[in-house]
Amino acid sequence: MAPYDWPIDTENLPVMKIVTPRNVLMCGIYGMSFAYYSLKGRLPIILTKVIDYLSRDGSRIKSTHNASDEDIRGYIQYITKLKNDLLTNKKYDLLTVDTPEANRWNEWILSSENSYYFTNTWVFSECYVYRRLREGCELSKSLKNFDPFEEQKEHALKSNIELMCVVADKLVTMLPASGKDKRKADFVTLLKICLWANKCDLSLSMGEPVSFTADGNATKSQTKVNVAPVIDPFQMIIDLKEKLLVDDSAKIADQVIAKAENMGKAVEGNTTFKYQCSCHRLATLAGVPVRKEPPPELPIAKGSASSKGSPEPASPTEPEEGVELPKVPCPAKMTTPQAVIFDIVCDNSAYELFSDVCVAHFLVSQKIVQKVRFHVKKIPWFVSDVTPRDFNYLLQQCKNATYRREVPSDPAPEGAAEPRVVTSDNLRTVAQQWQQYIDDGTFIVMCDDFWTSPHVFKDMKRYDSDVYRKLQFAVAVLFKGDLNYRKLLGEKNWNPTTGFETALQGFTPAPVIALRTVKADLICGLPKGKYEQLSKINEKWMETGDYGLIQFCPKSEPLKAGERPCPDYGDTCFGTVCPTHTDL
Ligand SMILES: O=P(O)(O)OC[C@@]1(O)O[C@H](CO)[C@@H](O)[C@@H]1O
Repeated sequence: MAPYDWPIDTENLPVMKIVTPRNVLMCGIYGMSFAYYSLKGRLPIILTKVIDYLSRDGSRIKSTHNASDEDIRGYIQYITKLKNDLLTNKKYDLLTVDTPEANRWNEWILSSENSYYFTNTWVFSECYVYRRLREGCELSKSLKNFDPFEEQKEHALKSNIELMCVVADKLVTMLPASGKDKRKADFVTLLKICLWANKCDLSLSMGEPVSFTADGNATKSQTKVNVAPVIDPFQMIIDLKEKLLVDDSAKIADQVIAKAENMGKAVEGNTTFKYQCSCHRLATLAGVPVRKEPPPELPIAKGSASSKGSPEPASPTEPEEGVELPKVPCPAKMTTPQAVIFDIVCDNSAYELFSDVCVAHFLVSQKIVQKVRFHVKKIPWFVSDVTPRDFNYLLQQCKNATYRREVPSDPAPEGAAEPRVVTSDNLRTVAQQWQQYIDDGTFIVMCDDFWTSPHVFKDMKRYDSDVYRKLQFAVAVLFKGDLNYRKLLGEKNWNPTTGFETALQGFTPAPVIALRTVKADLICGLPKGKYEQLSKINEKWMETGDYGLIQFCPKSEPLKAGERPCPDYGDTCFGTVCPTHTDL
């Protein structure tokens, strides 16, 4: 099979008829690459579908958002121009909304070596398109909360309810305290459930609904008939064993459990609470404006920098006798987290998000960790990526699910067998617990701007040191999906046998776990000869989502006291007493 089967426009675009050379960044100029195909074929189709949706369902969208014809027309025009600019490789337009985040985007655009769709890196251009799609809503009076992919995501969730019932039935057997071996085996199983759930993304299918078939393939949804076999994702793990190209799951289970145990001891033994935070001093050192006013409602510790309104370095002091200051550590100073935390950098909503939450529930209920932070996208992203609203939607749907299906079994040798009944009873039970976890802060959903920036992760420290530092509090960070994988690898077309740690290029805020079904033509960590062997079978094997990777880098940069004030400084912290942090 040819390595590509799309027309390559070398006449009107600065494109060459070659694959991405080794060790260069992926980019639309390589006509025989998935980057070119995505920019020329997939992304314009995704934009066209949003336009179609706005035209087709305009009346409903108008009434939901109290929008006018003008709002809808304006947004359609905006997307149409965006699509044409992309297809004709125009220079990026600057964002015109005036927010700190949009201004930062403009700085990145202005300082990028190349600000054309096909000649900048694929990841920059692709992220830019989704950011612009959002800007179209921000600019409109009434579409500020409009998510063009919301319906697709909701549909994807509803059409996978049975799958979630099956997983929930098994999950409840994994939650009670269990012995070492079972605990490890269950952890490994859930990692694999979580991996294969990444087949269900709506960006690869260009918005078409996706659900599993009995053979473990993700296909466009079909109407369910009652005799359809129950899809068993646990069986899929066995069936897809050969397609799992790197499997570090056992190593992950062992090392995360061991590290979490050690961290738990350190957290328990940590009794050094400071009464006064360092942020004034750090602000001075880092050249960040220093807050002068003390908080009116807080008692001021003697000798505190803020009580003097001075940027002088403050030495930690004990409070005056009789003055009770809350004992909360300053996040900028902390070198031990306040809890054992596991982080998941989420990818797609619906069934994939459900599988992420199952892993989180298992880790908490086995007391391996005390908190799980879910990092999601603040704005609609790559069609099906999770936003806070999608997270909440999953919770509501699962809590209120009333699913029941009787599936006729194959007749037993002695006569008719009992039908299998799939119900949502356990799904509701686990989801109620999830709600509880959200309410009591065991689960935390966060949406920092960095996740919807165009930056690859090796540059995280430079562009968002706060997020990098936040990740350093985790016992491990699990990155889901293909886009996160591209960002982990710095969007570089590595030699496929390059080690995972090398490919991360120093990005080790905490041990890194990557679960990814292969949907773009870059990879690392393959055994020698594997890439060539798979390419002989199908030159486009990397674009199908049929293969999976579970990779692990145990290395992590030790958490030192920060060099800058914590992100709350200047917002709620006056450099005297830190506000309570539940997310560190
Ligand atoms: O990140 P995900 O959901 O696993 O995959 C996203 C994806 O479908 O879209 C990206 C580009 O459009 C590709 O990297 C990948 O093919």
